[in-house]
Amino acid sequence: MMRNAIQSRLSSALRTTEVRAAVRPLAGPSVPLARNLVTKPLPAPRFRAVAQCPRRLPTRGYAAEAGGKFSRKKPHFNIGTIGHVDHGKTTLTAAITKYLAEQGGGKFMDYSQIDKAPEEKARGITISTAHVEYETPNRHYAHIDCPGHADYIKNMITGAAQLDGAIIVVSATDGQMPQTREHLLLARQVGIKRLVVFINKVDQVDDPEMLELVEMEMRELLSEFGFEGEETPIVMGTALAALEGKDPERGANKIKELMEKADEWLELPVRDLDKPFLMYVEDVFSISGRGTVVTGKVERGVITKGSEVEIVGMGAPLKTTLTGIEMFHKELERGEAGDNMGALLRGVKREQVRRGQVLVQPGSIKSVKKFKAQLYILTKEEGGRYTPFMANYRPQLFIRTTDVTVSLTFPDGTEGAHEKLVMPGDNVEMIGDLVHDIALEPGSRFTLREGGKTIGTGIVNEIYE
Ligand SMILES: Nc1nc2c(ncn2[C@@H]2O[C@H](COP(=O)(O)OP(=O)(O)OP(=O)(O)O)[C@@H](O)[C@H]2O)c(=O)[nH]1
Ligand SMILES: [Mg+2]
Repeated sequence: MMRNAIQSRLSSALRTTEVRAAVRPLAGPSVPLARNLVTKPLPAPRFRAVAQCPRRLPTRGYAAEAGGKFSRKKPHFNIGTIGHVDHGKTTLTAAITKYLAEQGGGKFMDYSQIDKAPEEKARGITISTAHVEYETPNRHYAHIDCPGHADYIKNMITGAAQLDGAIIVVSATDGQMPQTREHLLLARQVGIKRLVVFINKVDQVDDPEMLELVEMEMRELLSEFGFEGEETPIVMGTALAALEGKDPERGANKIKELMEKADEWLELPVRDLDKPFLMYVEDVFSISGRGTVVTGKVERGVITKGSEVEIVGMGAPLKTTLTGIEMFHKELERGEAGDNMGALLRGVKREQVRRGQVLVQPGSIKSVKKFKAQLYILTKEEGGRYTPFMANYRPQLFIRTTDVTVSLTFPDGTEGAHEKLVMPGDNVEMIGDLVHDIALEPGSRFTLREGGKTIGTGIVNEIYE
């Protein structure tokens, strides 16, 4: 009876277009630093007056300990609990901190401390997330747990708290449910490559066959969404028992196993420094006798004086050589992610570079006009629109140091695309057509604005031309 219920739920899930859309493999994630939009004109540029901005996020790949001190002892990983409402995400989070605290890996946080997640502002959107920290023998983890489904959606699309990997919690009593699927889809869209599964509440299910069935359906579901369903570790246990210090066999021991699997299976993200160089052009000016200089922030990678670079966006890419780097009124040999620097370009005229373009390692990013993205549309309470919009809506897309008008339509095959409404508060996949090309790639995050207010936010998951 229950088996039938689960099977029919699974097959109906696999029939939805949402699931079919998710099967398409995604390119690797690009994880830009969270940043505020800089849209106001910059003060008069001077090549020698470029200050270094403090980084807004800890250097990814290493742990920032509570109190802001850097520890380079263990690699850092951003993890989160995702899954359907009430399946035990918060209980599991508390249980992990309890277990690891007993091993000397952090501080125990009880359920109520985690569940009263503070509200945060990201790009004008209110998101409640609890940030929890703990350590295994191998890694330092920052763990995100959200109180409600809407918070997960916003969190994942805005990247307010970026996840390198996640634990998907599924209750043995229900099996996979609508939000299990939705979170898996989002995880895929934002570039999470691997997950571990925790089948929770096994204390409430006596039939071992039932547990097997839940495991099987989770493997199938993971594969349908483009994850490695067969290889993904699945741990079964009870988070509540672990939290209450009962039944160690299905409680604490399973938490231990889960975190060992997380350490093993979830791959460390590529650090910003190890990614291909990308700097956004904020300003351009010429210095007589020296040439053209662009200033801006290095989003990722490292660059050394004398390297080949490419200027990308707003037309055909232009190759040149970076002949000088300046920061802090000093000439330097190298610049890196997080730096605000001035770059002297060989043989480039001032008119050939513009704010909104990017300076990159040649071939590392394309300039495109058309893309597909996952969008979150703000509610009116969040300062967004009061009314829905339809296909061909044309807001302004803000990314890095530029903005460009975009026309939004539904992907081919969307049912009733002509009348379909996108409501404030919706999470939706749409095609964007820009009035001119800009540098974009899967993982690029942007904001949508209209009439001076933010109406939505998005993340690119596919580029076309
Ligand atoms: N029997 C049993 N109950 C559990 C277990 N884990 C969690 N629960 C209970 O399930 C309920 C929901 O747990 P939560 O941890 O709040 O679930 P959640 O996924 O964080 O829920 P939302 O944040 O509301 O989406 C609570 O009453 C928990 O005590 C378990 O292993 N066994
Ligand atoms: Mg919760």
